[in-house]
Amino acid sequence: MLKVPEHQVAGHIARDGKLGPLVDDEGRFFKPLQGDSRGEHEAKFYDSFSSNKKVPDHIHRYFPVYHGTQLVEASDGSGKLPHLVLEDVVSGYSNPSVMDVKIGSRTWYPDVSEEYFKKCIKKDRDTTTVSLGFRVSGFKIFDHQELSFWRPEKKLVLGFNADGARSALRKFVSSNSSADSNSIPNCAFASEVYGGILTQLLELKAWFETQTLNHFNSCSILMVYENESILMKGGDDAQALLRAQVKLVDFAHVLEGNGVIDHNFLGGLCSFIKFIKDILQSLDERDDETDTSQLENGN
Ligand SMILES: O=P(O)(O)O[C@@H]1[C@@H](OP(=O)(O)O)[C@H](OP(=O)(O)O)[C@H](O)[C@H](OP(=O)(O)O)[C@H]1OP(=O)(O)O
Ligand SMILES: Nc1ncnc2c1ncn2[C@@H]1O[C@H](COP(=O)(O)OP(=O)(O)O)[C@@H](O)[C@H]1O
Repeated sequence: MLKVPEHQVAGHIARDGKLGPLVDDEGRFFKPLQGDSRGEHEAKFYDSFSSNKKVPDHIHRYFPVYHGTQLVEASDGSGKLPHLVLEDVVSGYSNPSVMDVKIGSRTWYPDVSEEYFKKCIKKDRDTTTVSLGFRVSGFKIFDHQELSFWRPEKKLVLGFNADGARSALRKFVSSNSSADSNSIPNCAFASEVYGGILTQLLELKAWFETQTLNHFNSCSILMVYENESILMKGGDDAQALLRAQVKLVDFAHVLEGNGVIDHNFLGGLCSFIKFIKDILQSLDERDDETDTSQLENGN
């Protein structure tokens, strides 16, 4: 039985009779092929990329496992439609916090229509895509005080400036994160979550510094971690229980690289890494301040 994903944070959503992805109970994510060439394009990308021996195994694991395409009942009631069958990245998590970050300082690319170019460039300028080289597309976080999830409205998320993006990244790893814009995120899980995420981002960056196979236009980094482990007070193996992971999603606009580095993605990724590093560094400074004040107080 297919159902609407509980933890989807961006993109086309299967609600109000609209076409969107579905999931099953066996860890598979069904993404409908979009009517224009985009769906076919993404399927072709998965077909060739997933079996490309030039891509190292440690990089393949940053992409959802691909199980081909399948005709299934579409979410909009229009009958059977072809869907990409992918690994459901969040299926093994009970209470996942999830964030989708679209990487790159532009989402348009050569040879798109004038209409598409205008739509993209407007959105890129109105969001942090142009200024930061990435934009937060959507996220959901677990509020440990309210014991419930908070998923901000798309309009709010797409309205973030640099400070808004920074604050969202801090909220994503806080136990007091909530809809209250006055609450200061405590970054309680930043060290464990972003410690693990940073290692993965740096591994991806090293590959993007040399890979010239593809250009990943409009592609997103999906970050996920488990809250259940925190609720159970993880202990020494907190990092293992959190299972913080990074996956790349959305390949509807990927192009051949033709021997050229993907500077758009690489630049955006470097900028995103800097934001994560800054949060980790602010924790060290906070710890140093606490140590100093304890010494001053003779503790
Ligand atoms: O339809 P919109 O305006 O919500 O735009 C979609 C984007 O939403 P956004 O507003 O940037 O959060 C959406 O972005 P996210 O996946 O939400 O990051 C996609 O870029 C989508 O295009 P495609 O399916 O990848 O070709 C975009 O869909 P298309 O407009 O290109 O069909
Ligand atoms: N393989 C996956 N497993 C779990 N969730 C996914 C997967 N792929 C996408 N998603 C969810 O769906 C959202 C939209 O995916 P995306 O591929 O960008 O779709 P669209 O083309 O509609 O923008 C992501 O933000 C994420 O929440």
